[in-house]
Amino acid sequence: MSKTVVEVKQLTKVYKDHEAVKNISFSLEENKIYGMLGRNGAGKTTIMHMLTSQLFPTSGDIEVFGEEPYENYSVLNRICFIKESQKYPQNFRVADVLEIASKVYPMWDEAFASRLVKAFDLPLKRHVKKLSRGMLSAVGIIVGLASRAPLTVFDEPYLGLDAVSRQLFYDQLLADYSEHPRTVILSTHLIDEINELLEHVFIINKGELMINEDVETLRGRALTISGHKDQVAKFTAGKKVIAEVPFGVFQSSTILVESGKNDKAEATEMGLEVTPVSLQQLFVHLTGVPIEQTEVQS
Ligand SMILES: Nc1ncnc2c1ncn2[C@@H]1O[C@H](COP(=O)(O)OP(=O)(O)OP(=O)(O)O)[C@@H](O)[C@H]1O
Repeated sequence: MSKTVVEVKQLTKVYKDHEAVKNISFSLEENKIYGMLGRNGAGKTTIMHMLTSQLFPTSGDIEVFGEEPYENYSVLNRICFIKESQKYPQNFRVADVLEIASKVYPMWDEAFASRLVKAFDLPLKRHVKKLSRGMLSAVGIIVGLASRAPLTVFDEPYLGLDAVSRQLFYDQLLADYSEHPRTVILSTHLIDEINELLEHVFIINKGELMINEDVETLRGRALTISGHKDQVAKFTAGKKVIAEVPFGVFQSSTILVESGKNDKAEATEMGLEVTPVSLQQLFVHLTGVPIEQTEVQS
C-alpha cells in the first residue's frame, strides 16, 4: 500500500469575513502527480499555502510526512513550493538563487539544474530583477525540479512562459519523475496541456472540494461522440450533453455517462466515433455555466 504523504482533515480558512476554504479533507499518497484545479478565487493557493506551512488554517488538521508542518524543519526541508510570482532578493543573480536552493534542498541535483539552465537558455550571471517574466518563471521551475523534494508544489508556475518552454517543463517533469518518483501537486488553468501528466485530480469550487478522483475515473464520467449530426442527435436524445461542436453536417457532442448504461457500445453500433473526453471539457462542465444556460450566438 502507498504511504500517505499529506493528510488534511476538515480544513477551513476564513479571511476576515470570507470563507476561502470550507471544511476540506483529503490525502496525498507518495509518488503521485496531483492536479489542483479550480476557477479563479476557488481557494487553491490558500490550500497550498496551508499545506506548505505558509499560512495557518482557521480550523482543521494538516499532517505532512506524519507530522505537523508548522516550524518543523524536518518536514519543511522535504517540501518545495514554487509560486506563480515567486520573489527573489533583487540583488541576486540566477546563479545565486540556484546556489541557495542547492543548500536548502537536501536532494538537490546540481547536474540536473545545470542541464535545465541550458535547456531554458537562462543567463546565470544576470540579476533576477533584469529577467523577463518568463525567465523568472523558468528559474522557479528549475528550482522546483532540481530540488527533487519529496513533496513538490507548483502553483501556476508558468506565468509568461511561452508554449515551447511550458512543454519543456512538462517533459522534464515527467522524465525526471519517472526516474525519481515523488509527490507533486500542480495547480494550473492550462488543463489540456497537463492532461497526460496528472494521475489524480482535486477540483476546488468556491472553497469546497468538489472532485477528488483518479484521472481515469474522472474521464470515464463522459464521452465524446462524433459523426453525422442527425445520427449524433439521435444518439444524444435524452442524454445529458455537456458540450457540442458542430462542423458542417458533422457534429461532436460530449455526454455524461449514466451509470449502468453502455453508451460507448451503443454509439459504436450506430457507427459513431467515440473518443475520451478532455479533462478541460469536464472541468468547464463541472465548475462552469451549464450548456443549457449558455446563449448560442447565431
Ligand atoms: N490574504 C487574503 N485576504 C483576504 N482574502 C483573500 C486573501 N487571500 C486570498 N483571499 C481570497 O480567498 C479566495 C481564494 O483565493 P485563492 O488565491 O486561494 O484562490 P485560487 O484558487 O488560488 O485563485 P487563482 O486561480 O485566481 O489564483 C479569493 O476569494 C481571494 O480573494
